[in-house]
Amino acid sequence: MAAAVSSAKEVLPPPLTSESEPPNLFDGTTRLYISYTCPYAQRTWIARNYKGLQEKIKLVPIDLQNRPAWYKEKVYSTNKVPSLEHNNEVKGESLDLIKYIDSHFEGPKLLPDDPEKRQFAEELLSYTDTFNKEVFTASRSEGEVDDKVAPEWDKIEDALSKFDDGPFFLGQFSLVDIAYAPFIERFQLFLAEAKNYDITKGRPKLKLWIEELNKIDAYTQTKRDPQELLAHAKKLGLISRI
Ligand SMILES: N[C@@H](CCC(=O)N[C@@H](CS)C(=O)NCC(=O)O)C(=O)O
Repeated sequence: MAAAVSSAKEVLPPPLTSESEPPNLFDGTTRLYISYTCPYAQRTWIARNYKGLQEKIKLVPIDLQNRPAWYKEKVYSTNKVPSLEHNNEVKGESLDLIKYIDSHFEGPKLLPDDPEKRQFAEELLSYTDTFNKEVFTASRSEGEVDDKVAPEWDKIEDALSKFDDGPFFLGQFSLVDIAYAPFIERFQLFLAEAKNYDITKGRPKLKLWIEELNKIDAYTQTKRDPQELLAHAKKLGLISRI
């Protein structure tokens, strides 16, 4: 299943700030409100790119440190990103949004029909929040993390071993990879930098998954400079050095 995306690099608009005027809301344009450094928003951005919807879904980046007041007042009252303005409604929650983008727009399907794979997809999607919480907590804790994070990464390695018709969680690239990618990208970086922990060591499936993911243009276009992500995480207190 090839991604309907050209490899040309999309020119990204500058983030909107408290000084910026709102777009012409509810004018029929479909808008995806994101922050370039938010992993939840990155999920929706990857799904939009993979389905080749760059023209149909306009990216509207928000500067979360200096947010425009109209975002909470007129767009999305929870004041979080991502949110999607579509058909005169605004919806949020990244896991709901990636499913919504997959089922309401054209482009390659991001969930297989096979019921066994669908059920596994649901299990893995429900597990993402727990996984993220466990690994974030360990990254933030003092000292070595091996015994704290190894079981979590072993679960990922096991999950990647379930289907052998491709290197991704369900074999072929799907919503599950999209849900995990932004977080695994960050955890790999944070754990290596702060805890000297290599998540791929002794985990060949995970190593291959990362390699294959990095061949997908829809994903690589959403990646930020690792130094920017590290600086952002340090500012938010998300990592603590050994
Ligand atoms: N559960 C939400 C989480 C979204 C979220 O926490 N986004 C953060 C940025 S990464 C945010 O908007 N924070 C702003 C705030 O909490 O005020 C989702 O999956 O979409």
